[in-house]
Amino acid sequence: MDAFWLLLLLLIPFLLWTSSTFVFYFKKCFYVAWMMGLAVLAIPICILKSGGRDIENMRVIRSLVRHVKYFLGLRFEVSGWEHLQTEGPYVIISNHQSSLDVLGLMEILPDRCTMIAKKELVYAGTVGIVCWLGGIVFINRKKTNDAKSVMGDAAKTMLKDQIRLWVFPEGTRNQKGDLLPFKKGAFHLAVQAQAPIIPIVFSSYGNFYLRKEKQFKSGTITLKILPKIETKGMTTDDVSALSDKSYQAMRSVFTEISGSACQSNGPSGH
Ligand SMILES: CCCCCC/C=C\CCCCCCCCCC(=O)SCCNC(=O)CCNC(=O)[C@H](O)C(C)(C)COP(=O)(O)OP(=O)(O)OC[C@H]1O[C@@H](n2cnc3c(N)ncnc32)[C@H](O)[C@@H]1OP(=O)(O)O
Ligand SMILES: CCCCCCCC/C=C\CCCCCCCC(=O)OC[C@@H](O)COP(=O)(O)O
Repeated sequence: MDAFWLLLLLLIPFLLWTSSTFVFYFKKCFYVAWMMGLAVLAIPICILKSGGRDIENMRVIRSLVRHVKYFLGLRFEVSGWEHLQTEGPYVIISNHQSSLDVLGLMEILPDRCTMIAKKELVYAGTVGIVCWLGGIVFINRKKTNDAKSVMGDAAKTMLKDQIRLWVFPEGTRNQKGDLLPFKKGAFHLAVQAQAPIIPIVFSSYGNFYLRKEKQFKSGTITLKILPKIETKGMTTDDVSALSDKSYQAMRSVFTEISGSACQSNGPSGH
């Protein structure tokens, strides 16, 4: 009888560990807690290094975040590195599936590059403080005119301070197995700064991260960096065509690198 209870006791953690729902919640909670903890570490380092909000803090954040993938059983396969070897300012656009995108973003983040994010992110505890210290540009998505004016200022800052900006042109997280239609802000930004656009595509997370089914398995994410799209000489009139061209290029690559995971994930953004 004693041996039975002992066996049962040993079996419980094993069963918990192998239960995919448990793994799903455990990995998610771990991710949030670990990032919050890393942010506690990052805050004083950033302040001591740069004295406050500074894009150079992204180097600190990048080096602190890069190991997190190992804990979650994720691997990245990156191609097209050569397309990031571009001098001066540019606008990176990529698809946005989940907060896990931060891991891929930090895997390839070039120097002097920060992001455009929704303003709510600044309230995300220690992570929010780190985002502010890293120079992230916050926009209010509910107030288009405010967002446009913030992005107009960002175009000037890009040129003045020689920085790069990473924008998620879908404007929200999306895991529907396809790209959402693009918002126009990223393209106005690039045209206003007369800076090239570098599209980057993350393959679908649908083969390892299924929110509805509560599954978070190990997996490999393909990141494909596409050739830059020049905007020199373009005006506001060219924005729609530029957006369409970028969308078509990214969508076909998304389908190509996602394989069967593409379209297999139900309509649940996270
Ligand atoms: C070490 C510790 C660990 C710490 C943890 C990690 C810490 C840090 C890591 C960093 C992590 C950062 C990750 C950040 C992720 C955050 C991602 C997000 O928040 S996604 C959501 C926010 N982003 C966006 O919304 C960007 C894309 N959106 C847009 O660009 C939109 O266009 C807009 C918000 C500017 C406007 O929205 P909306 O009105 O809905 O959109 P449109 O239909 O596109 O535009 C309406 C018309 O306005 C014209 N327009 C748009 N922009 C401009 C402009 N800049 N100038 C002039 N005109 C503009 C547009 O053309 C439309 O007019 P039309 O006549 O129809 O063409
Ligand atoms: C005290 C408040 C606590 C808030 C807890 C949030 C903590 C998040 C912790 C760890 C994750 C680290 C990565 C943070 C970056 C997440 C960026 C992100 O994915 O934002 C969502 C935004 O793109 C789109 O949002 P919507 O789906 O349009 O809405």
